[in-house]
Amino acid sequence: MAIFSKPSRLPDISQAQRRPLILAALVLLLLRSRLGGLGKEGIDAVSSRLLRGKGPAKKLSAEENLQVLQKIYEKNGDAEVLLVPYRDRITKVPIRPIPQEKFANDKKHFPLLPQSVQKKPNIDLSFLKQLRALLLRIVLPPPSWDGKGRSPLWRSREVGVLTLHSAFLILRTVLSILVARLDGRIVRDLVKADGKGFMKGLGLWFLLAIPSTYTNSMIRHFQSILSLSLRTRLTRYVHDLYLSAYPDLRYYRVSSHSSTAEGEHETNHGGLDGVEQYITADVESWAASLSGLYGNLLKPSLDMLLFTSQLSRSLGVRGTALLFLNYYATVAILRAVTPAFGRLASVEARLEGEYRRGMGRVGRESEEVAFYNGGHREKDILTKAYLRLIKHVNSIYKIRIAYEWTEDYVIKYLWSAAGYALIAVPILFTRAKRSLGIQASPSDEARERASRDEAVAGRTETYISNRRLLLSLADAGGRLMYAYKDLLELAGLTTRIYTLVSTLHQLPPLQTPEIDVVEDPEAIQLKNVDVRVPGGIDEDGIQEMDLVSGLNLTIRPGEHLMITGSNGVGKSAVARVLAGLWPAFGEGAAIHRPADSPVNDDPSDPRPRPTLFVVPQRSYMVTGSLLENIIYPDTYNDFLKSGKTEEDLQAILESVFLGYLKEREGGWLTRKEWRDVLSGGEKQRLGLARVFYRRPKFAILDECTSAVSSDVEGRMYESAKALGITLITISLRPSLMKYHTQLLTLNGEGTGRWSLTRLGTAEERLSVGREIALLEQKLADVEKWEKRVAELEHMLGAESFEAAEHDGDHDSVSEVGAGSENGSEVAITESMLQE
Ligand SMILES: Nc1ncnc2c1ncn2[C@@H]1O[C@H](COP(=O)(O)OP(=O)(O)OP(=O)(O)O)[C@@H](O)[C@H]1O
Repeated sequence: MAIFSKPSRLPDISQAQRRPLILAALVLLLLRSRLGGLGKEGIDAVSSRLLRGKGPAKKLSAEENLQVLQKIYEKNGDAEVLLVPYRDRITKVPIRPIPQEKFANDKKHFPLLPQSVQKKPNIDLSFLKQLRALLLRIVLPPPSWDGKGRSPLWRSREVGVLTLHSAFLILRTVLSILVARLDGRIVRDLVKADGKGFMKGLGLWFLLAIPSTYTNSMIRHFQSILSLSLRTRLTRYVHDLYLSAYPDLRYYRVSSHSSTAEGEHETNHGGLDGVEQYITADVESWAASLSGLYGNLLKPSLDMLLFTSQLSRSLGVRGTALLFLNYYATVAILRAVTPAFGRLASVEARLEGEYRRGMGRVGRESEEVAFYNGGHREKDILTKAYLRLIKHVNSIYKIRIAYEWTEDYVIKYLWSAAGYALIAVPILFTRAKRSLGIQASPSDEARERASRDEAVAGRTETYISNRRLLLSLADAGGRLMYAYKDLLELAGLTTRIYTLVSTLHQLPPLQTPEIDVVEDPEAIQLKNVDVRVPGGIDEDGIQEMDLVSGLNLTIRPGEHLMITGSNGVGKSAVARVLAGLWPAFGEGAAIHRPADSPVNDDPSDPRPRPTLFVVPQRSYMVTGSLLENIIYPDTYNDFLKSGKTEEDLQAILESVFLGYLKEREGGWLTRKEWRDVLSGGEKQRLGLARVFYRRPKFAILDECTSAVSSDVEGRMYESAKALGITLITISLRPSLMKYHTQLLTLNGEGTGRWSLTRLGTAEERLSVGREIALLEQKLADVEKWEKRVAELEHMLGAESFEAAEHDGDHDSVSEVGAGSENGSEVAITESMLQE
């Protein structure tokens, strides 16, 4: 019984294949017209349309470029058009912020992963769910897609690119089969010594080469476009989610450490390390890996399918079954030797991030490091981070040796050998069968010879075509196996991206209950607020003590508050609660913050008046021009709309004693690395200039004048008060007390005690110079008094004379927190000063 069926003769290419060839040529022509030309321009046009939705922009002069750099955005309906300078041109990128409802809908599709899955990504159900969520919620659907068919998925640009990419991948496989057949036909004609047929075959060969090579480059091109497109979609989504406004402030809270318990997530902070690595490098790698993998999976799968179907025509049922057995054996062997590439890729990305972050830190803090001459120390730290990275990468390489060796052996040699065997058996078998056949009669000899020649030519054609198909099959198999490794790596990256998105989604908004009955709606009020580090736990996993306990505070407009206390006691922490960066803890804790006023007190300024503006302890300089640094966080467009002029800005700079800056730095539009260019005091004064520009109702000044001389500081305080800004100053400088009407003293030492002192009216208040002089004088008298007491004791012979050394009235203390003794301490100082 025949094991293999007789090889069937392949149909003549000129008849059977003419139609697909014409079809392929037509598809190409169609695509060519769709793409606006096959050359670079056509591709550029597609790229630019995909990336910016418009054609190439006109060239700009240096001056125009500078103007655009200032503007950043243009308004276009409800969408904003981002102006991106690129090679003396401005590309306009329409930005439609993702609606909040979409984020609210998406939240349930991104539940947090357990720590065990985050650490050991694999190709399993969880991976498929993560990939599905990322693809169907973020990167594939059109922005308006709601999953209910109102805006179908296929209308998205990414699905369009994917379709074109897939079309070229299919075309490529079809062309490969045609090439294999043509190859067989050319050799057949050669064996038959058919010169005409041979020349015709050669002509077809060159013709077929055109779509084949073009298809190859288009596959690569669409893969890159797809990768870029996926990256852009994901980046935009993550940007919108990450750089969220109050009450989310995800960029502020996502990195903070919160919990050590496995799988447990603190309600207010994310605990995601190295978030910049996730958003930049990981998103890019994920997009590249996914688009590459699509091609690497689809094409070899198609190849396998079509080549197998082609081969099965000549191999018969049993041959095909053996072919599948071969596939199965290969997969089983390779699965057994495949290391956990997913986990390895995820660890590599994390280590890469640590090294990059370290490098970034040295770049940012280079001056501080240089002052300490700390290069050698930084080198140790960075080298350690680098060595950890390359040790890991090296171990991957070592692990790969065994895997790749097995893979090469199985794919290249075993498959090829199996292929030869599969081809050889039917040929040998057919010949053997033929040799066993009945002898031909002498009269038929000529016909017999001719038919034998024909059979040899046919067998040669079958052999050459099948051999090519089998080699391509081996190649496709190899690619599929490589794709398995890529798939594992994609699983690692997917888990990282999913972790990023889910952590961002699951951060609950910062919310503190509003006070029920507010005495003064225009006042900031805190009721029973405990201030503590969110998620702060010590080594034993126990909640850390409150920095401040049960804080009750009312700051009315015009009642300037100063917050003081020793270092690390929690002054800035109170500011964070006031500004809403940290939640207010404690039983019955509630806060009232007045709403922004719709109108500004300056009639020429149409902007609403913000309630609160904070100048933080560390000066922050934004990338951009001098002007942008003063108006931060407003944009240049906001500035234009505000009706303010450059003269107004100059006046603001004068009021913070920086009037010389514009001249010195070469104009408002000068762009510099302001962090390095300005001195510490200048940066602090620029911070105050922002307060004057925005004119908030309340301004929290967190030790933001520590590097400014006292006289300048005083004048700036007076100017701020004159603008109707209520100051909340955090400072250790007693000299600032005179500008305030309330004093909040934090006592710390783990007790959470605080005291609030009314500093009295202007007449009652003493100047700080006098306060200090008085105190010093009184301290100097102490020795004198002691001597006098001793004299009196001696004179009267009295036993003990514990006279009340200090006895002050408590009128000045309006409210005292947990530690009443601290209240009396402040009161004593007051009474002594009044004496
Ligand atoms: N994000 C954080 N994570 C952990 N601990 C924090 C965090 N922020 C502040 N702390 C801790 O909370 C305490 C209070 O910090 P805060 O910045 O309020 O101090 P401060 O009173 O303003 O000090 P200084 O006068 O030195 O500025 C400190 O012990 C600090 O270490």
